[in-house]
Amino acid sequence: MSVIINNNEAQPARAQIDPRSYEDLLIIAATIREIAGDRAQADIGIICGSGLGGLGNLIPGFPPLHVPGHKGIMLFGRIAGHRVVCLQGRFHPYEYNMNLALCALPVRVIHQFGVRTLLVSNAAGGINPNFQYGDLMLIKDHIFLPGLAGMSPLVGINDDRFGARFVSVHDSYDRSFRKLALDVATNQGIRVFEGIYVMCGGPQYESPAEVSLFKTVGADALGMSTCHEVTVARQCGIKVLGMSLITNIANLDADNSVEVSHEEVLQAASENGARAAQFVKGILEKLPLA
Ligand SMILES: O=P(O)(O)O[C@H]1O[C@H](CO)[C@@H](O)[C@H]1O
Ligand SMILES: Nc1nc2[nH]cnc2c(=O)[nH]1
Repeated sequence: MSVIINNNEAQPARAQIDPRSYEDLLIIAATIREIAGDRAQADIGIICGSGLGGLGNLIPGFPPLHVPGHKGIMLFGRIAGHRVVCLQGRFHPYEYNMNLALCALPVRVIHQFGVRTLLVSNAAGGINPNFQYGDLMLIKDHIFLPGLAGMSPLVGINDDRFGARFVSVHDSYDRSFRKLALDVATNQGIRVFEGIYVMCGGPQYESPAEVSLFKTVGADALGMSTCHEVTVARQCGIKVLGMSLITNIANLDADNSVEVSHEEVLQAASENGARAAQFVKGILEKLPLA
């Protein structure tokens, strides 16, 4: 039986959360446990990208979603025997004044519930010329622009209970998970590539000159999320599999009027979300149980 915690329901006025306070983290986890009880336990966390909330439908007992986008729901249940917590929606830094520690807090929360494997997804613009609309890209590595610019979620006084002060991110996207996922893609006969994801600050999409810049440095896809979550996951010791759904092809030519919109992104996610969900299910079926 799955449990649903809806962050969109009317909330009473509450004190500001300090995302760098370990005590606040414990309070948030305790509040969720009050609602979900013993069911607030999971080995695997899933973060759904824009329009990819349907991944939550993999958990039996959850009603189908009809509105694409970000739902703000935390859902506990089982998929392929794994205890899973699924975050249907995420906090984007551009929504929260680039407070990346706040936006990555859900990762620390699910770590409290036992999560040691994170499957993170996003909608992204394709730069790699081989990519087509609707392709899936396993994230092999990332360029975390806000993090490089001093906005890492790990900036500030570090409470060692969160993990190390200095975190190595050389192997953020677990190699064995990527190999397993590529095998699943081959078995399912779907187009899946590996590539480098760039997190920009957004919320504006990139100019053609910016897209060209990222192409030059070897990036394959562009988005406005994920890297802050993965950085915090690595600090917690969580292993990560990341994937991007290519919802649009980023425009490299200022004389070519290709306009990208969030509606297009959501449309692409709704057209391709079922395949992405089957892919995730296939991966979970192959992952050994904790
Ligand atoms: O990364 P997700 O949450 O999939 O969302 C992506 O889609 C939105 C832009 O259309 C941006 O928020 C970008 O990051
Ligand atoms: N930054 C960025 N985010 C996206 N999310 C979906 N498509 C895009 C894109 O082209 N650029």
